[in-house]
Amino acid sequence: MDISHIFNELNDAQREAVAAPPSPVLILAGAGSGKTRVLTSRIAYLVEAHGVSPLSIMAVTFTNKASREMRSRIEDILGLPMSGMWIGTFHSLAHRLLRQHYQEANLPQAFQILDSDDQLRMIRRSLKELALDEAYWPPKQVQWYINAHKEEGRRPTSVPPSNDPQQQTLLAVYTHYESLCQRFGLIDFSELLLRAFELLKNNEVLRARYQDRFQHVLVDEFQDTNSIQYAWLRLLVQRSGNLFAVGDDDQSIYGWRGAKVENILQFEKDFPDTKVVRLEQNYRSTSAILNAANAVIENNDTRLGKNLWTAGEEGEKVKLYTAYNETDEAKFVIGQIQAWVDQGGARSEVAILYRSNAQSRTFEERLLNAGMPYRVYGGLRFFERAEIKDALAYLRLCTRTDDDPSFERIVNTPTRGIGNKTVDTVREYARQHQLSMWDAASRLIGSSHLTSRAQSALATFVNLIQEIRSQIEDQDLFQQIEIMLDLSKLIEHFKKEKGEKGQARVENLQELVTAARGYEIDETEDDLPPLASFLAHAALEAGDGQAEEWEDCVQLMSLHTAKGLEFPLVFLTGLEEGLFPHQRSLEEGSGRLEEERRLCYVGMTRAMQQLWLTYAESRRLYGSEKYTSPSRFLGEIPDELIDAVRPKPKTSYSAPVRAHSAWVDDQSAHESGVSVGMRVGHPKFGEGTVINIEGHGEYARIQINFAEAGSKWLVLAYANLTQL
Ligand SMILES: Nc1ncnc2c1ncn2[C@@H]1O[C@H](COP(=O)(O)OP(=O)(O)OP(=O)(O)O)[C@@H](O)[C@H]1O
Ligand SMILES: [Mg+2]
Repeated sequence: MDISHIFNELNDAQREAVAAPPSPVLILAGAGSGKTRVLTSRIAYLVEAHGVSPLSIMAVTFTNKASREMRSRIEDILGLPMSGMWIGTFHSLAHRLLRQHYQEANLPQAFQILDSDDQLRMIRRSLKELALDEAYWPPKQVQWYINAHKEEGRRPTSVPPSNDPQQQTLLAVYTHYESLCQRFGLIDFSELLLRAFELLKNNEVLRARYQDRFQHVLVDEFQDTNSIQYAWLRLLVQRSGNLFAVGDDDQSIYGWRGAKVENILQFEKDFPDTKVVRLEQNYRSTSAILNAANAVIENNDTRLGKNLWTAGEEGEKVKLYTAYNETDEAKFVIGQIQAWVDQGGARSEVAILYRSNAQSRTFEERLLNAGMPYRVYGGLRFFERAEIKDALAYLRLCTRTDDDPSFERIVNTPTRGIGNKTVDTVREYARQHQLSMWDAASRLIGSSHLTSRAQSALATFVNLIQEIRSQIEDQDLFQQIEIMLDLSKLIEHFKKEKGEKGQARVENLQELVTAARGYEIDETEDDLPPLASFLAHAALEAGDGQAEEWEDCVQLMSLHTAKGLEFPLVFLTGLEEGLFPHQRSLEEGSGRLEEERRLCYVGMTRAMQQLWLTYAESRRLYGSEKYTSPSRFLGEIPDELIDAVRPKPKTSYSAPVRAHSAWVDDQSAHESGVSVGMRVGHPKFGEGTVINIEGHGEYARIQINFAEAGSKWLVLAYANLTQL
């Protein structure tokens, strides 16, 4: 078979990777070097050249958007529909597995997914039931605690025991939360991954079946996998060994969410016969952009190190605009976009990137004023909007009456005279009798626990849900949604809301019907009833942009969302100390700061032809106005690489003072041979003394006081130290 069309568009190193014989393959390469292209071509190659069935391939992408793009690219290359192939995010693939094996996973068939908001609600409820005060036990911190354990694969029973009363309480909340979720068939995002992992780990038959089935597992953005994701991949490829991973340590930006860049180093240990391929040619950016990005990332100490060059043109210098404030910044950016469009550029070629979602508002206002269409990725996405969640809660309660979070959400929306007190009574009754709130409500109607007014209001609600259930039976999906919107009077309710907001909500609800129509036609992959399948899709899709029809819009998104994407014209905005790098990272020490720098590198390397950096001398954000100082990242770009519209501001910042950790891990000192007080030499920083060690083994972080370069934190595995 002629496969030249696959190879024509690849360079030698890329070809080598694409055509590697079946074995573990690790592609380690910088931004824009064609990693994603290689991964896609590899799939096409396996199918065409080796006759591998698309059904025995699994590909993991980082966002749903990326997985749709990959699917269509593969379909283009092969000219075949690839619907049976498992391409998706870790979450969507885990979900698919759990749907198919819900019994083995000990879940009810119509289990529901809790998004982050719903999860917080369940945590609040757990705290309440354990009589813990939210003021002392902030739900967000509890959420962080629970998710962090799940990401490490730890159930409450496997959390190491502690004498610390605080830890004991947190563990008790985790235990309680878990039992509530299990009782009601609810699973949060981390649970999806953990349960899918446990399913394969504990069930030998299923494990063997999937190990046989997936002869090839490919994963993009490998640097951002967490422990449980990596463990899951390892299980899947235990027999075949054919794990094909592509990644870039310089783009690891989810450490705060448990991702482990160390997985890259671990890979070669877990798979000793790994073929490692490095790609060094960047095809995305001009050399001006690439040089500036390289200058920034060079300031990180914890790097595997790699070369990146481009044969592309020099291009225009990176440009810098120093704005007076955030409005001026937005005005300037929109002016530049207008000029781009006037010269024949498309709006969709332009991206405005920011560190915090809250920054998008000012840009949005200006874009609206200028009548320029735009789309915001991230932030409050379609399926996360309040009115959409209300509608989905109706549908969820109709499919599963013991979905308590949905019950609570809509029991009095639109208002029907059910006050907090009544809801408290229902919740309490449910807790005492181990019932769902729905069952509790049904029993409380006609009992003396509630006033007769409350009883009749509850009865109205219960009857309404039953009415919707009976009417939507055997209807098409979009009709089910229309019927629900009609009977629940949700549209009527939001119509009463004044102004544009109410109007927008009504439009969004109508859009839900449209989404359902599209869904029926496109997605017929799983065996679920369409409504249940649609609800799962809604929960998973909330994570990133929607598959709306293409329109020529300016793209607005956070730096995290921009990963893997590219745009001819990029504005990297808000380059101010405390905003970017983010304040938290300045307080938490060098590891977090390096992650911010990687984020800056990710942002800069999204640009193909032109990169604008902007900085505002004063900024109003989160309700207060502040005078700012320019981001240190600006200072890291040599002057000769920058073309400043106004003179480049001086970056003067003092390096954060780091508290010495009192906890010195003697064991790690022992394992690695490095100990506090030892004199060492470093190829770049010269001679110094080890003054602190954190962590274990070769991934330990060590602080060294260098005679010339001052104090630095380094990761042992990369530091290349010699003992003096
Ligand atoms: N051999 C090649 N010839 C021409 N263009 C290429 C080649 N390889 C990749 N490209 C193009 O370079 C750009 C970057 O490729 P790709 O997105 O695959 O890089 P990446 O390494 O995945 O980047 P990132 O690290 O940002 O995810 C794309 O536009 C791609 O089509
Ligand atoms: Mg990529």
